[in-house]
Amino acid sequence: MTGNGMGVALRNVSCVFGRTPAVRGIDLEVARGEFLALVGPSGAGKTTLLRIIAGLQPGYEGSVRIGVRDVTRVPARDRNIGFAFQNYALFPHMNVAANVAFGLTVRPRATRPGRGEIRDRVEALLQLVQVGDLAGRYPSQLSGGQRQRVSLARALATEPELLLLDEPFGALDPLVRKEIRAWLRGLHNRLGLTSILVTHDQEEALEVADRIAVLRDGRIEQIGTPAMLEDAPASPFVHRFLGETVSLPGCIVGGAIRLGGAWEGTGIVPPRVSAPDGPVLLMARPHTIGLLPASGHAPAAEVAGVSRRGAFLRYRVAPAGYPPESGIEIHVPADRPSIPVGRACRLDFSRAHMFPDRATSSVSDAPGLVTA
Ligand SMILES: Nc1ncnc2c1ncn2[C@@H]1O[C@H](COP(=O)(O)OP(=O)(O)OP(=O)(O)O)[C@@H](O)[C@H]1O
Repeated sequence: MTGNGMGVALRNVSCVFGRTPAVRGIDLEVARGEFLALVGPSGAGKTTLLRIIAGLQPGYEGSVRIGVRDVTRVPARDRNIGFAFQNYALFPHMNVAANVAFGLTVRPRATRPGRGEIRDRVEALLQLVQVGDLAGRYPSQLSGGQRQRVSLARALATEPELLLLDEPFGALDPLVRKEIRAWLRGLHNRLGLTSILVTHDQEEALEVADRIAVLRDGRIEQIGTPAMLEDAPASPFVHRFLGETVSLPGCIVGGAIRLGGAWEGTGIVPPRVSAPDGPVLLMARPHTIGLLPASGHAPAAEVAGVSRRGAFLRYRVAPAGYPPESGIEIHVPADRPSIPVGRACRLDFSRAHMFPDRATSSVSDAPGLVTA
């Protein structure tokens, strides 16, 4: 975590729509200066949670603090939050400068800055988001990336303590998106903001956030730094959600792992992590599995196909003792000696993760296992 003190604290926050619980008893603390990403499948409750923090969601339970203030009963306009939501479009009939000035011009007279001050602040903000020369244009005359920058300038105009972003780059093409998110992270650092970003893009979350909260069915399944989530995913769900996943059912017997027809120490280099005896699910990324020549050991798999993709060779591998459709993909740097199709091999799972396989009640039920 970065920064000092509390940015946002949620206590036992829940929200139910009719019979649908969208958010269930969430506790969450975001430090001041921290950049948090909220990820999760569609319907997991990300937007609802963000709307609760923003004060835009009526009828929730629990409490919300922003900084030192309990804002549970405070309306959105008094929460001192900036938000840029994908569907929170710019006002089409106002030019860029008027859009950015909007939040200031609608303030009650007592707290509204003078015209000159608003003009100066808008100019400085447009410089900050690098669209200083577009002040007189209308939204329809801007590119998608420029519109996003103007939306952010508008969100920042009231000097919020907290910036909430809901899929702000959803409509942008991948290259612009990559550029603008790096820029946003720089802006967050420079202005000392606390930011919460909802995104569907796991890569974006891993790249930009200090911590990531993975939501599932209205609850936080895991929260941690990108490295913690990569190195120690709490569940198969988190592993799958964060990237391409190779998954093989197996079992632990007497502390040793067996996958299909192959045992640890012969065809398999076992994971560094351990699990109690019983059915397990082994999970890895295609580039974290090692492919080794069988060299006289009982082979764990056979190479079924190989193709070149950029700097990697993509092997299609058929693990011994599994149905043919259980083939797995392994990515190996293309400068390594290649292994021909049909060759028996060992599999190095030392960087893999292992989870008790709750769907399989006993070792003999483990799918794909040949017990011979
Ligand atoms: N206004 C509403 N009325 C009824 N149900 C709602 C309402 N808003 C959200 N929901 C339901 O609450 C659940 C959570 O929705 P939410 O929009 O928070 O999910 P999300 O994670 O942001 O999804 P997405 O990634 O698709 O935007 C879903 O089941 C959704 O159908």
